This record gives sequence, structure tokens and C-alpha cells, in this order.
Amino acid sequence: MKYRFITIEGNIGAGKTTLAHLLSRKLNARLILEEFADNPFLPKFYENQKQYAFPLELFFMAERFKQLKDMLQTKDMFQSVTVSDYLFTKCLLFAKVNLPEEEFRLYQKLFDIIHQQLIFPDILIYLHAPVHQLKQNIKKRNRSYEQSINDDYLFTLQETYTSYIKQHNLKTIFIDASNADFLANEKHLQVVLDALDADLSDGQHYFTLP
Ligand SMILES: Nc1ncnc2c1ncn2[C@@H]1O[C@H](COP(=O)(O)OP(=O)(O)OP(=O)(O)O)[C@@H](O)[C@H]1O
Repeated sequence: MKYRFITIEGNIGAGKTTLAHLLSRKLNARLILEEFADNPFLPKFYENQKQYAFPLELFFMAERFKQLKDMLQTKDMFQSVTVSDYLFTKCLLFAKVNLPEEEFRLYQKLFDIIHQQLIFPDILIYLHAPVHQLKQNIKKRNRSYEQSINDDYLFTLQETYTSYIKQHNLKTIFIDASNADFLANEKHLQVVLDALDADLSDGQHYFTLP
């Protein structure tokens, strides 16, 4: 495997964690998973966004920084590849959507200082699914506090993610994940594995699933 650090991103409910598990098994890679369930502000945020957005975003940034720094500094002699189901920049993208202007500027200052200390992934896999499908996935997995998520929030996040990817030259495997089923359909996983094997230049590369 030519990549040492592979990161999967996508909107809420896009299927990042499932793909991260499958890839890490196939590649015998170390797995870094988002620990959103430990964030005590998340259920409160969904009830009252204005009041809880800032502590929520700060908590996510602190936890993710700690997790990535710890994991990436510890060398694992048996697993030379790492797969994560989030990009550290995700903190900034969500903060941009959720915080008022002044608070976002403060957040960005902190983010910029912290971000310099982390390693960027060698390749990003972005799962793009339409909002109606994300809603179905969110409904199906049935985390109670997520059931109030509305279409506008998902659309705005989608736009924020895609414009970030377009503006940066990060090597990206952009997958049209409408109807993706990486668990049940081996051909879907194979598309990702083949893309990781291909010689890709920097920037975005689009793939559809069979
Ligand atoms: N920075 C953030 N600000 C606000 N909410 C966040 C932030 N990061 C994650 N969340 C919330 O945490 C929960 C988990 O989000 P995330 O998109 O990481 O995982 P997921 O939806 O379980 O992923 P997938 O289904 O693609 O595996 C969601 O409710 C999401 O909105």
C-alpha cells in the first residue's frame, strides 16, 4: 500500500465508519475512529444549537487533536497503514456552519495553531450521498438526538465539505456513494481498493459504484 495515512470523510450518515472498518481489515491497518459519543454537548446541541455550539465545537477539537496526536506519534511496528474516519479539518468545517461569525474567528485562530502540529493524510476518500439518502441512514441507525437533523443542515454541510475539497489540492477519491453498500456488496469495496492502487495525481478523482 503506497499510502501510510488514509482518511475517510463525508456528511453525517454517509457511511464513513463502516468503510473505515472494512478498509482497515483489508489493509491490516490501524483504525482511528471518531469518538463523538463521548461529547456530552452533542445531544444538548441538537436541542439548543445557539447555546451549545461553542462548547460542542471546542470539545470536538480538543478530543480529536488528542486522539490524532497520540495515535500518530505511537509507531506500530506491525501496522504501517492508518485509516481514520475523520479529517481534523472537519472541526473547522462544522464550526463554520454552527458558530456565529465572531466566535468562528476565535475558533479558527485556535484551530490554526493546533492544526500545525498534526500530520495531513496522504489521501482522502470522500463519500458523497444525496441528502434524502443521508436522512434515511440517520433514521435507520436511530440515534435519538439525531432525529431532529433537518435537510438544510445536511445541505449546508455538504456544500461546506465540497467547496473545501475543491479549494484544496488534497489527493481525493471522491465516491458517488448513492446506494453504496460496502458491507453487502464486495464490488463496492473493490472500487475503493482499486482507486487506492491506482496512480492518482493530487486533486479530486471521481468514482462511481457498479
Ligand atoms: N464538529 C462537529 N460539530 C457538530 N456536530 C458534529 C461535529 N462532528 C460530529 N458531529 C456530530 O456527531 C455525530 C457523528 O457524526 P459523524 O458525521 O462523524 O459520524 P456519522 O454520521 O456516525 O458517520 P458515518 O455514518 O458516515 O459513519 C453526528 O450527529 C454529527 O453531526
